Amino acid sequence: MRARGRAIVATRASADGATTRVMVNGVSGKMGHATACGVVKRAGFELVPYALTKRATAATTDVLGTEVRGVDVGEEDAGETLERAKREYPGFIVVDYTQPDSVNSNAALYVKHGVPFVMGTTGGDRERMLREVKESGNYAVIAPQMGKQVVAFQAAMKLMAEQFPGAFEGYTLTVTESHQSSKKDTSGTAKAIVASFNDLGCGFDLNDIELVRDVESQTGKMGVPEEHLLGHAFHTYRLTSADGTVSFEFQHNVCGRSIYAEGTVDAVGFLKRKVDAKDPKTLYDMIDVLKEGAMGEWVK
Ligand SMILES: NC(=O)C1=CN([C@@H]2O[C@H](COP(=O)(O)OP(=O)(O)OC[C@H]3O[C@@H](n4cnc5c(N)ncnc54)[C@H](OP(=O)(O)O)[C@@H]3O)[C@@H](O)[C@H]2O)C=CC1
Ligand SMILES: O=C(O)C1=N[C@H](C(=O)O)C[C@H](O)C1
Repeated sequence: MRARGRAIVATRASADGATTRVMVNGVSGKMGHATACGVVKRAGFELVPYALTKRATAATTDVLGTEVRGVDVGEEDAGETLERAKREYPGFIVVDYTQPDSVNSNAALYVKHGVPFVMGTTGGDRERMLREVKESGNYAVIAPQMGKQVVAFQAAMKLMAEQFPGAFEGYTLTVTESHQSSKKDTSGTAKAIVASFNDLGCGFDLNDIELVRDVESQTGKMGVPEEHLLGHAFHTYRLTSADGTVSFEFQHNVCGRSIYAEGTVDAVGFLKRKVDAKDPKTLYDMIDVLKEGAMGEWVK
């Protein structure tokens, strides 16, 4: 089956002679859909009109007029789908926004079929995934946070920890993160930022991150607007000195999905350049994308 809008997308994409083709796995979900819309809007990018999904019920997803057919990973062989896309959309890059329980198997699948990928999905065994992908030499951007401004904050915390290790020794850290109630895991971003706070001397246990998933707390004390209950990320990191006389609070509150979708599309462009240049470094995170000056790519 061919997508309705494919001819239009292909015409526009081929105009500059540098098409970047993108398959968005999990396209029927919130992040997959937002990212696919970003791919369609980005000049020179072409959306592959089929993608891996989990439920056969998610047969097709409309992406700004392009229909993307869901290929049920349970019914059709996912590897065969990737091989077909390699023939029909040479050089395509995968974006994965599926679910934490698919992270490791999907990453292994992309490696097996030699497909470069941007992994936005959180959770799973991260260490194993990073090790396996690095050893394979498969090109990938893997990051629990694609929102570039949040990544800049994440990078600042990392730099602070590198420059001033132990600076917050004796301080008590509390971490609260609120997300839509469908979110299955603890925020991957919060975990990454806590790692820097621990390097600063906080000694915080990841199990002590307070997860807020109930609507009453979200609309009440967290102040999440009702229209964003189904897609938000409100994070607060609070540091208090041992005697209680000094405190610091870091907060990033995101409503909606666009900040992540924009960053993901930029990550795709970054990865395509790395693949085309046959860069010897193959595994990247979003801090690498930012460092390369990709902050403003989205608006180009
Ligand atoms: N890195 C970042 O910046 C961000 C990361 N995320 C992460 O992205 C992930 C997705 O979030 P969100 O979009 O809100 O979740 P959703 O539940 O809205 O979407 C997930 C989608 O993945 C599909 N899916 C599940 N398993 C598979 C599989 N094995 N293969 C293919 N498709 C599959 C689901 O299909 P079906 O409906 O058929 O089950 C669904 O369409 C989460 O891990 C979240 O934490 C979210 C925001 C930003
Ligand atoms: O599921 C989400 O929504 C988000 N997931 C990522 C995470 O786990 O940190 C990024 C952001 O918090 C939104």
